[in-house]
Amino acid sequence: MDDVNDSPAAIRADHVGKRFGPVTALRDINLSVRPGEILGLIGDNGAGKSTLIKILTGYHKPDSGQLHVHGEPVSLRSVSHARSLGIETVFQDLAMINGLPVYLNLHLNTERVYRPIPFLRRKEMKRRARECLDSIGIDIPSVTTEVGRLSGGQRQAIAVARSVYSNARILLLDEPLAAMGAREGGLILRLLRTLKERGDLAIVLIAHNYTQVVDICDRVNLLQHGQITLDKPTAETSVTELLDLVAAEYRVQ
Ligand SMILES: Nc1ncnc2c1ncn2[C@@H]1O[C@H](COP(=O)(O)OP(=O)(O)OP(=O)(O)O)[C@@H](O)[C@H]1O
Repeated sequence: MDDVNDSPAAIRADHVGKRFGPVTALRDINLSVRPGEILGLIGDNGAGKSTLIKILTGYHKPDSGQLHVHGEPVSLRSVSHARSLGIETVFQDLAMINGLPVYLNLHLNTERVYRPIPFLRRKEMKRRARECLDSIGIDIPSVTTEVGRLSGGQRQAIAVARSVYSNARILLLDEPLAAMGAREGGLILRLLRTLKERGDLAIVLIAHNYTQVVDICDRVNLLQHGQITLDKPTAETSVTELLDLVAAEYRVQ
Protein backbone atom coordinates (compact mmCIF):
# COMPACT_ATOMS: atom_id res chain seq x y z
CA MET A 1 0.00 0.00 0.00
CA ASP A 2 1.32 3.44 -0.84
CA ASP A 3 0.90 6.74 0.93
CA VAL A 4 -2.19 8.47 -0.29
CA ASN A 5 -2.61 12.16 -1.13
CA ASP A 6 0.51 14.29 -0.83
CA SER A 7 1.55 13.82 2.80
CA PRO A 8 3.05 10.52 3.91
CA ALA A 9 1.00 8.43 6.29
CA ALA A 10 1.70 9.26 9.93
CA ILE A 11 2.02 5.52 10.49
CA ARG A 12 1.95 2.71 7.99
CA ALA A 13 2.22 -1.06 8.35
CA ASP A 14 3.34 -3.04 5.31
CA HIS A 15 2.74 -6.79 5.18
CA VAL A 16 2.92 -7.15 8.96
CA GLY A 17 2.53 -10.61 10.48
CA LYS A 18 2.58 -11.93 14.05
CA ARG A 19 2.41 -15.43 15.51
CA PHE A 20 2.12 -16.58 19.09
CA GLY A 21 3.41 -20.19 18.99
CA PRO A 22 0.94 -22.08 16.81
CA VAL A 23 -1.54 -19.14 16.65
CA THR A 24 -1.30 -16.76 13.69
CA ALA A 25 -2.62 -13.55 15.25
CA LEU A 26 -1.92 -11.30 12.22
CA ARG A 27 -1.23 -12.10 8.58
CA ASP A 28 -0.08 -9.70 5.84
CA ILE A 29 -1.50 -6.54 7.45
CA ASN A 30 -1.38 -3.36 5.37
CA LEU A 31 -2.66 -0.33 7.24
CA SER A 32 -2.07 3.41 7.08
CA VAL A 33 -3.39 6.56 8.73
CA ARG A 34 -2.71 10.15 7.72
CA PRO A 35 -2.52 13.21 9.97
CA GLY A 36 -6.04 14.56 10.50
CA GLU A 37 -7.60 11.16 9.84
CA ILE A 38 -9.46 8.79 12.16
CA LEU A 39 -9.20 5.13 11.18
CA GLY A 40 -11.71 2.76 12.78
CA LEU A 41 -10.38 -0.73 13.48
CA ILE A 42 -13.18 -3.23 13.98
CA GLY A 43 -13.45 -6.99 14.23
CA ASP A 44 -14.81 -9.71 16.44
CA ASN A 45 -13.16 -10.98 19.62
CA GLY A 46 -9.81 -12.55 18.86
CA ALA A 47 -9.58 -10.99 15.37
CA GLY A 48 -6.20 -9.43 16.21
CA LYS A 49 -7.06 -5.78 16.97
CA SER A 50 -5.15 -5.52 20.24
CA THR A 51 -2.15 -7.38 18.82
CA LEU A 52 -2.02 -4.90 15.94
CA ILE A 53 -2.27 -1.89 18.28
CA LYS A 54 0.47 -3.42 20.46
CA ILE A 55 2.72 -3.72 17.40
CA LEU A 56 2.05 -0.10 16.44
CA THR A 57 2.86 1.00 20.00
CA GLY A 58 6.12 -0.94 20.23
CA TYR A 59 4.91 -3.51 22.78
CA HIS A 60 5.07 -6.51 20.42
CA LYS A 61 7.60 -6.92 17.64
CA PRO A 62 6.15 -8.12 14.33
CA ASP A 63 7.56 -11.39 12.93
CA SER A 64 7.38 -10.01 9.40
CA GLY A 65 6.67 -6.79 7.57
CA GLN A 66 7.75 -3.20 8.09
CA LEU A 67 6.41 -0.15 9.92
CA HIS A 68 6.91 3.40 8.65
CA VAL A 69 6.46 6.51 10.78
CA HIS A 70 6.03 9.73 8.79
CA GLY A 71 7.49 7.96 5.78
CA GLU A 72 10.60 6.59 7.53
CA PRO A 73 11.06 2.83 8.06
CA VAL A 74 11.26 2.04 11.78
CA SER A 75 11.73 -1.00 14.00
CA LEU A 76 10.11 -0.09 17.28
CA ARG A 77 12.27 -1.36 20.14
CA SER A 78 9.88 -0.59 22.98
CA VAL A 79 6.85 1.43 24.04
CA SER A 80 9.15 4.27 25.11
CA HIS A 81 10.87 4.22 21.70
CA ALA A 82 7.41 4.49 20.05
CA ARG A 83 6.54 7.30 22.46
CA SER A 84 9.70 9.18 21.50
CA LEU A 85 8.39 9.11 17.91
CA GLY A 86 5.04 10.60 19.02
CA ILE A 87 3.07 7.33 19.20
CA GLU A 88 0.79 7.23 22.24
CA THR A 89 -1.73 4.59 23.22
CA VAL A 90 -4.71 4.86 25.52
CA PHE A 91 -5.67 1.39 26.74
CA GLN A 92 -8.96 0.48 28.39
CA ASP A 93 -7.34 0.31 31.83
CA LEU A 94 -6.18 3.92 31.34
CA ALA A 95 -3.13 3.82 33.65
CA MET A 96 -4.45 6.71 35.73
CA ILE A 97 -3.76 7.20 39.42
CA ASN A 98 -7.11 7.72 41.08
CA GLY A 99 -5.72 9.31 44.25
CA LEU A 100 -3.90 12.07 42.33
CA PRO A 101 -5.55 15.23 41.01
CA VAL A 102 -6.26 15.76 37.33
CA TYR A 103 -3.29 18.08 36.74
CA LEU A 104 -0.75 15.59 38.15
CA ASN A 105 -2.26 12.74 36.13
CA LEU A 106 -1.90 14.90 33.04
CA HIS A 107 1.81 15.24 33.77
CA LEU A 108 2.46 11.54 34.53
CA ASN A 109 4.20 10.97 31.18
CA THR A 110 6.39 14.04 31.39
CA GLU A 111 7.25 14.75 35.03
CA ARG A 112 8.21 12.87 38.16
CA VAL A 113 5.06 13.69 40.07
CA TYR A 114 6.00 11.75 43.22
CA ARG A 115 8.84 14.06 44.18
CA PRO A 116 7.90 17.07 46.29
CA ILE A 117 6.99 19.73 43.74
CA PRO A 118 7.68 23.37 44.60
CA PHE A 119 4.63 25.64 44.88
CA LEU A 120 5.42 27.72 41.80
CA ARG A 121 5.98 24.60 39.70
CA ARG A 122 2.64 23.22 40.86
CA LYS A 123 0.98 26.50 39.96
CA GLU A 124 2.49 26.32 36.49
CA MET A 125 1.44 22.66 36.08
CA LYS A 126 -2.14 23.56 37.04
CA ARG A 127 -2.17 26.44 34.57
CA ARG A 128 -0.84 24.26 31.76
CA ALA A 129 -3.29 21.46 32.61
CA ARG A 130 -6.20 23.93 32.43
CA GLU A 131 -4.87 25.30 29.14
CA CYS A 132 -4.55 21.78 27.70
CA LEU A 133 -8.08 20.77 28.72
CA ASP A 134 -9.60 24.04 27.47
CA SER A 135 -7.77 23.79 24.15
CA ILE A 136 -9.47 20.49 23.36
CA GLY A 137 -12.81 21.34 24.95
CA ILE A 138 -12.73 19.06 28.00
CA ASP A 139 -15.04 20.46 30.63
CA ILE A 140 -13.69 19.54 34.08
CA PRO A 141 -14.64 22.03 36.82
CA SER A 142 -11.27 21.88 38.59
CA VAL A 143 -7.87 20.44 37.69
CA THR A 144 -7.29 19.80 41.40
CA THR A 145 -10.13 17.23 41.53
CA GLU A 146 -8.89 13.70 42.23
CA VAL A 147 -9.24 11.54 39.12
CA GLY A 148 -11.01 8.85 41.18
CA ARG A 149 -13.92 11.25 41.68
CA LEU A 150 -14.53 11.72 37.95
CA SER A 151 -16.95 9.77 35.78
CA GLY A 152 -15.67 7.03 33.44
CA GLY A 153 -16.07 9.33 30.44
CA GLN A 154 -14.20 12.17 32.11
CA ARG A 155 -11.36 9.80 33.12
CA GLN A 156 -11.15 8.54 29.55
CA ALA A 157 -11.06 12.13 28.30
CA ILE A 158 -8.21 12.95 30.71
CA ALA A 159 -6.28 9.87 29.51
CA VAL A 160 -6.65 11.06 25.91
CA ALA A 161 -5.71 14.62 26.92
CA ARG A 162 -2.54 13.29 28.59
CA SER A 163 -1.45 11.69 25.32
CA VAL A 164 -2.10 14.91 23.44
CA TYR A 165 -0.23 16.84 26.13
CA SER A 166 2.78 14.53 25.60
CA ASN A 167 2.89 15.77 21.98
CA ALA A 168 1.35 12.67 20.43
CA ARG A 169 1.26 12.74 16.63
CA ILE A 170 -0.25 9.25 16.42
CA LEU A 171 -2.93 8.32 18.90
CA LEU A 172 -4.02 4.70 19.32
CA LEU A 173 -7.25 4.23 21.26
CA ASP A 174 -8.18 0.73 22.42
CA GLU A 175 -11.95 0.75 22.92
CA PRO A 176 -12.33 4.18 24.56
CA LEU A 177 -16.10 3.92 24.21
CA ALA A 178 -16.53 0.48 25.80
CA ALA A 179 -19.02 0.30 28.65
CA MET A 180 -20.00 3.95 28.34
CA GLY A 181 -23.50 5.34 28.26
CA ALA A 182 -24.69 7.68 25.51
CA ARG A 183 -23.76 10.88 27.37
CA GLU A 184 -20.28 9.71 28.33
CA GLY A 185 -19.65 8.26 24.88
CA GLY A 186 -20.80 11.57 23.38
CA LEU A 187 -18.13 13.35 25.43
CA ILE A 188 -15.38 11.19 23.94
CA LEU A 189 -16.78 11.43 20.40
CA ARG A 190 -16.83 15.24 20.67
CA LEU A 191 -13.24 15.16 21.91
CA LEU A 192 -12.16 12.98 18.97
CA ARG A 193 -13.85 15.40 16.55
CA THR A 194 -11.97 18.33 18.11
CA LEU A 195 -8.67 16.44 17.85
CA LYS A 196 -9.38 15.55 14.23
CA GLU A 197 -10.05 19.19 13.39
CA ARG A 198 -6.55 20.11 14.62
CA GLY A 199 -5.37 18.25 11.53
CA ASP A 200 -1.99 17.13 12.90
CA LEU A 201 -3.00 13.97 14.75
CA ALA A 202 -3.51 10.56 13.17
CA ILE A 203 -5.94 8.49 15.22
CA VAL A 204 -6.63 4.74 15.22
CA LEU A 205 -9.79 3.86 17.10
CA ILE A 206 -10.73 0.31 18.10
CA ALA A 207 -14.47 0.20 18.68
CA HIS A 208 -17.26 -2.36 18.84
CA ASN A 209 -20.09 0.09 18.20
CA TYR A 210 -20.30 0.29 14.41
CA THR A 211 -22.73 3.22 14.48
CA GLN A 212 -20.12 5.27 16.32
CA VAL A 213 -17.39 4.08 13.93
CA VAL A 214 -19.37 5.10 10.85
CA ASP A 215 -20.24 8.38 12.58
CA ILE A 216 -16.76 9.47 13.69
CA CYS A 217 -14.18 7.68 11.50
CA ASP A 218 -13.01 8.68 8.03
CA ARG A 219 -12.10 5.13 7.11
CA VAL A 220 -12.71 1.68 8.51
CA ASN A 221 -10.59 -1.48 8.49
CA LEU A 222 -12.28 -4.77 9.33
CA LEU A 223 -10.02 -7.44 10.83
CA GLN A 224 -11.14 -11.05 10.51
CA HIS A 225 -9.00 -13.94 11.73
CA GLY A 226 -5.88 -11.78 11.65
CA GLN A 227 -6.42 -10.32 8.17
CA ILE A 228 -7.83 -7.02 6.97
CA THR A 229 -10.82 -8.01 4.86
CA LEU A 230 -12.25 -4.53 4.28
CA ASP A 231 -10.61 -1.11 3.94
CA LYS A 232 -13.13 1.56 2.96
CA PRO A 233 -13.99 5.20 3.57
CA THR A 234 -16.89 5.19 6.03
CA ALA A 235 -18.84 7.34 3.54
CA GLU A 236 -18.85 4.30 1.23
CA THR A 237 -20.05 1.72 3.75
CA SER A 238 -22.82 1.35 6.33
CA VAL A 239 -23.47 -0.23 9.69
CA THR A 240 -25.54 -2.89 7.90
CA GLU A 241 -22.69 -3.82 5.55
CA LEU A 242 -20.22 -4.06 8.45
CA LEU A 243 -22.60 -6.18 10.55
CA ASP A 244 -23.32 -8.44 7.57
CA LEU A 245 -19.61 -9.01 6.92
CA VAL A 246 -18.98 -9.94 10.55
CA ALA A 247 -22.08 -12.15 10.71
CA ALA A 248 -21.02 -13.93 7.49
CA GLU A 249 -18.04 -15.34 9.41
CA TYR A 250 -20.42 -17.50 11.42
CA ARG A 251 -22.82 -18.56 8.69
CA VAL A 252 -22.84 -22.28 8.02
CA GLN A 253 -21.62 -22.87 4.46
N1 LIG B 1 0.34 -12.90 24.29
C1 LIG B 1 -0.33 -13.81 23.58
N2 LIG B 1 0.01 -15.11 23.63
C2 LIG B 1 -0.65 -16.03 22.88
N3 LIG B 1 -1.69 -15.75 22.09
C3 LIG B 1 -2.10 -14.48 22.03
C4 LIG B 1 -1.45 -13.44 22.76
N4 LIG B 1 -2.07 -12.26 22.48
C5 LIG B 1 -3.06 -12.55 21.61
N5 LIG B 1 -3.08 -13.88 21.33
C6 LIG B 1 -3.98 -14.56 20.39
O1 LIG B 1 -3.94 -13.83 19.18
C7 LIG B 1 -5.26 -13.74 18.61
C8 LIG B 1 -5.64 -12.27 18.47
O2 LIG B 1 -5.88 -11.73 19.78
P1 LIG B 1 -6.18 -10.18 20.05
O3 LIG B 1 -6.22 -10.00 21.53
O4 LIG B 1 -5.23 -9.36 19.26
O5 LIG B 1 -7.63 -10.02 19.44
P2 LIG B 1 -8.68 -8.83 19.60
O6 LIG B 1 -9.27 -8.61 18.25
O7 LIG B 1 -8.02 -7.67 20.26
O8 LIG B 1 -9.76 -9.47 20.57
P3 LIG B 1 -10.68 -8.78 21.71
O9 LIG B 1 -11.67 -7.91 20.98
O10 LIG B 1 -11.33 -9.96 22.35
O11 LIG B 1 -9.76 -8.03 22.62
C9 LIG B 1 -6.17 -14.54 19.53
O12 LIG B 1 -6.26 -15.84 19.03
C10 LIG B 1 -5.43 -14.52 20.85
O13 LIG B 1 -5.75 -15.64 21.62
